[in-house]
Amino acid sequence: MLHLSGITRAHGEFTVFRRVDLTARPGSACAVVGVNGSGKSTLLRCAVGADYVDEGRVLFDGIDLDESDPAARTAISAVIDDGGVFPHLSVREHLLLIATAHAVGDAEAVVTSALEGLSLTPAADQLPVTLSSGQRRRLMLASAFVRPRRVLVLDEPEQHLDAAGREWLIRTLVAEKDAGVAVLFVSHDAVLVDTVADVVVDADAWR
Ligand SMILES: Nc1ncnc2c1ncn2[C@@H]1O[C@H](COP(=O)(O)OP(=O)(O)OP(=O)(O)O)[C@@H](O)[C@H]1O
Repeated sequence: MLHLSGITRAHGEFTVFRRVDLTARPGSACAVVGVNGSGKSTLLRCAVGADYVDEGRVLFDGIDLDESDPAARTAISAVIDDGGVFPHLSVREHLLLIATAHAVGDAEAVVTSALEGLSLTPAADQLPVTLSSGQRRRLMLASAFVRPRRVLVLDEPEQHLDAAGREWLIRTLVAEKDAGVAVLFVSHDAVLVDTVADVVVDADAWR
């Protein structure tokens, strides 16, 4: 379980959010919604330890999150920023690298399944520079699903996805909940939020 307890983040005089409490529970999805600039991405970065908090605590399984701790790294799967890529590795090679690094048992099969699920099979041997924005987004999302996870953190996962991609996303996030994963996501897609989220947090109320 990932719990944000009274967290505050400021840039100089500008407070992004103040004393926010939020919990991502196993088998449940928490959606963060709000206008541009309301602090949603900053909150997700703090939740995974990619940014620090000025006040409050980020607790993973009841202890302060240490993002370098192997247990936390294995448990928390996140797509927040447009993650970097290796320019000379194909789509399939990226996913195999991630799965293998996380010691996934049948990495080849897991990657093949993710490629099929995300309709990336035809692009499996392409290099990142040759991908469309939607295909690149699909690669970023696939990277979160070819590795172990107990907590899934996604920032606007619907970005660049076509209608079929958004339907895949809804099905997949529901399946993640059914598998006991704690899902925390930011979204501007009302259908995705209404269909998947058990709890909706309004970032517009933070300031
Ligand atoms: N390093 C920084 N220095 C100063 N201000 C920052 C910094 N990073 C973010 N901000 C400000 O913090 C606020 C929250 O940004 P954030 O990216 O978290 O918003 P958001 O809710 O995710 O927005 P969007 O819906 O547009 O993605 C914005 O006003 C932004 O300008």
